[in-house]
Amino acid sequence: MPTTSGSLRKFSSSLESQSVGITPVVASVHDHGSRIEVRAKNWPNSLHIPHVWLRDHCRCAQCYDPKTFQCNFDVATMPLNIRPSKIALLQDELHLTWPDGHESRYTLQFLWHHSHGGHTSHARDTRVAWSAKTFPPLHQISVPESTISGPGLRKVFTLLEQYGVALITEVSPDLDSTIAVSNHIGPTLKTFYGDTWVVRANGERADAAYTRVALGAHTDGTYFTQAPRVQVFHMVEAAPEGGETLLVDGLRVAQVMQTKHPDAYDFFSTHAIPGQYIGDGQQQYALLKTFIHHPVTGAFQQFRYNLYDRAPLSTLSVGAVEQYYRHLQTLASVVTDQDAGVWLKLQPGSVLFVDNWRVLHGRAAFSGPRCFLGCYISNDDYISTLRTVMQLNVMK
Ligand SMILES: C[N+](C)(C)CCCC[C@H](N)C(=O)O
Ligand SMILES: O=C(O)CCC(=O)C(=O)O
Repeated sequence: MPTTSGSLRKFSSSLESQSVGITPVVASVHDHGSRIEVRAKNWPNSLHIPHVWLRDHCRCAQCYDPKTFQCNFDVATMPLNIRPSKIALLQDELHLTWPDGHESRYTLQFLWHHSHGGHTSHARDTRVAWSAKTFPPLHQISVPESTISGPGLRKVFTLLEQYGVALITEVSPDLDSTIAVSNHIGPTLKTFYGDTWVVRANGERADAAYTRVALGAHTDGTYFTQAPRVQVFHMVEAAPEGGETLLVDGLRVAQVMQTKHPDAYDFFSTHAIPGQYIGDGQQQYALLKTFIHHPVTGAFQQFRYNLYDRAPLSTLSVGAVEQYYRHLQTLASVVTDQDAGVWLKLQPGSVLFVDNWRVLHGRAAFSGPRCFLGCYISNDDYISTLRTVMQLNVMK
């Protein structure tokens, strides 16, 4: 029989925990039969952790390969009624002994980050919604390229997380420099456009971006099952007249929709809308919702909005089609609201990074020559670098 069976045994110790910042704290463990409860004075809530979770998450070198961080423990045949035979809390570590003698240790920081009640990594959200009035002025979002490999890169990620835009300055106006600066954020994403592009008003592609017309605020790649996460704009030849860049915060659009037009928000959160790209030998098509939410927290995660790249609306019921046009006009009015959009005239030397899951972009019509270079970065690569740079790599 486990020594803790049925009883409420309490272990206390003084400990330091980096994750929650206040020291020293008192922690305690209670066994509740199939799970244990861990409390630390500076945690906002205690953690209830099933014994099966604890056995599976043993981080000893036998259960979890320290080189590959892959699981070697045979979870498929683990006894579902497994219980530790010994429980101890030593310093900031929980020590468990299992009936077969196997020993497991977990730091409180690990438990806080990775068991259900803590899940701070899911809940981390530093986003600040902005409007034309509150958009961080450009001098605040500029980061000289010379500092990019140092603290500058943290600044770039902080800005991308908070506002969905960052501007890196002092970059040479050529493609190699565009790639070099983008690679700090992630490898370029290869699509049918290639790894990178040079965009002029030359009709080179079956897309209005390659003309001189104005483009309303949109997100790119609504015809891909996963839209590119970051879009990089490097203006190397600004138009003599016009061609300003329009930016609109999709997070703010989502917030306004949620509060002022909840029916429309709900519609676009529950109905998939098809996007397409036809031309250049492509038949790209994707069917996804306009507002996408985090699968665990339900927080707004992505806005997919492009009125140009809409495919025939063949996927909605007759009634939903009627609702769609009504709700779309509401949504469009929030996107084009005077208070929403910020206009920037990008100049050679500056590279603009836009979170394409959040911030919409567009441009004013222009005359004369204009050329910008660019690339995309995938969501996975962006998030991976973000975790590394911001030291969120607690997943080990
Ligand atoms: C970025 N790049 C110039 C290569 C393509 C522009 C694509 C714009 C397109 N309508 C879309 O939303 O994807
Ligand atoms: O020309 C521009 O500034 C933007 C074009 C555009 O929307 C795009 O490349 O995705």
